Amino acid sequence: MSYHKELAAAKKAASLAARLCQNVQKALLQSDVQSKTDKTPVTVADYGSQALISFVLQQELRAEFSLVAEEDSKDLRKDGAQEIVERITKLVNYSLTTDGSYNVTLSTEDVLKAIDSGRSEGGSQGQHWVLDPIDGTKGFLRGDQYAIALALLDGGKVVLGVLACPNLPLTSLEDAGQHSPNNEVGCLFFAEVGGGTYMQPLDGSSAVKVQVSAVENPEEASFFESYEAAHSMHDLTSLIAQKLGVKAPPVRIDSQAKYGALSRGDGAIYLRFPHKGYREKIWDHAAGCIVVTEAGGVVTDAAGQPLDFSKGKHLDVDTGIIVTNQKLMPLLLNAVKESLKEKAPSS
Ligand SMILES: Nc1ncnc2c1ncn2[C@@H]1O[C@H](COP(=O)(O)O)[C@@H](O)[C@H]1OP(=O)(O)O
Ligand SMILES: [Mg+2]
Ligand SMILES: [Mg+2]
Ligand SMILES: [Mg+2]
Repeated sequence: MSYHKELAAAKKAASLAARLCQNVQKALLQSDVQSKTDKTPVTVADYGSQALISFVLQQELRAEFSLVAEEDSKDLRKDGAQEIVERITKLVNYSLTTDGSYNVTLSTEDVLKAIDSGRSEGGSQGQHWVLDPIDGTKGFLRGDQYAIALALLDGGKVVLGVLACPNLPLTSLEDAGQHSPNNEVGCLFFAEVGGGTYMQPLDGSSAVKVQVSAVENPEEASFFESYEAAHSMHDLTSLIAQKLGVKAPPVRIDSQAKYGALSRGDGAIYLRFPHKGYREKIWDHAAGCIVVTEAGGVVTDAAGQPLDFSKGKHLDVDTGIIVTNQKLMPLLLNAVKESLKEKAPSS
């Protein structure tokens, strides 16, 4: 089965959302930051991106569809949120008008409804879209890396994924670093099951096929991890890297942009070990996972098991998530096992 139509719709939706996010990031005001009950910063761009993607998928696919997405309109329907809803609606309408494909103006209620169409629970039956409208909100607020991550599940498996990374340099991070002022930024990664992974500039010029790093010697490998120490245990990942023999210091960047960078070989390893009690969500890994696997990489939990996207919103992973190429995976799994044993509290 091919998913060409769905992939084209996903690329269009994510590219439009990326432009919306770029506009907001440029004009980021302190008043755009709200606090959700879980204290994650959420901005008008998170909501705007989700509304826009939901609307574009509906227009392009013209069929009932199920969407599992991070945000919902609960906080936006509270007293005092009217102003922010109007700002989001303006942003969405501005993006639609600038693009010109759809001759519509959405009302605030249309926007709230579009956000809430992301309330599906997912699962192992049928097709479900999976969306993180801004992954790496903290990076977004800092002006660093973030991603718009959209994937499609069919029968519980990821069959396509699109990752828009508006601040990622078009050339390797190894050459450019994250903040080179002369560097062009804005990458769109996309993958369809069995079709490989491609990257193109977000401005729409032509796509190139990408491959993960072929490095076999861990001493030559570099690794990615979260910028935020609150999201991944930097002491544990440093022990793993040391046991593996990695020489280079960690490259710390926000969001699933790490999966994108890894898929084109910027680094060879991604280690993610959240603190105890954190449950991973499918929208934080679905698109990144297929982007890396279709580029020849492997994504597993710390026990070497593939990620199971069929269980609803959450991913029940053993301890953490590790990503690398096929050659390095057995060595990495050993280093992870040894490090976890060493770090385990003795009873
Ligand atoms: N306490 C936490 N531990 C791990 N990940 C978290 C935590 N809180 C939020 N996240 C999510 O982890 C991802 C960020 O990871 P990274 O450190 O790789 O950038 C984001 O998806 C972020 O959600 P969000 O989408 O709201 O930004
Ligand atoms: Mg969030
Ligand atoms: Mg996220
Ligand atoms: Mg998010």
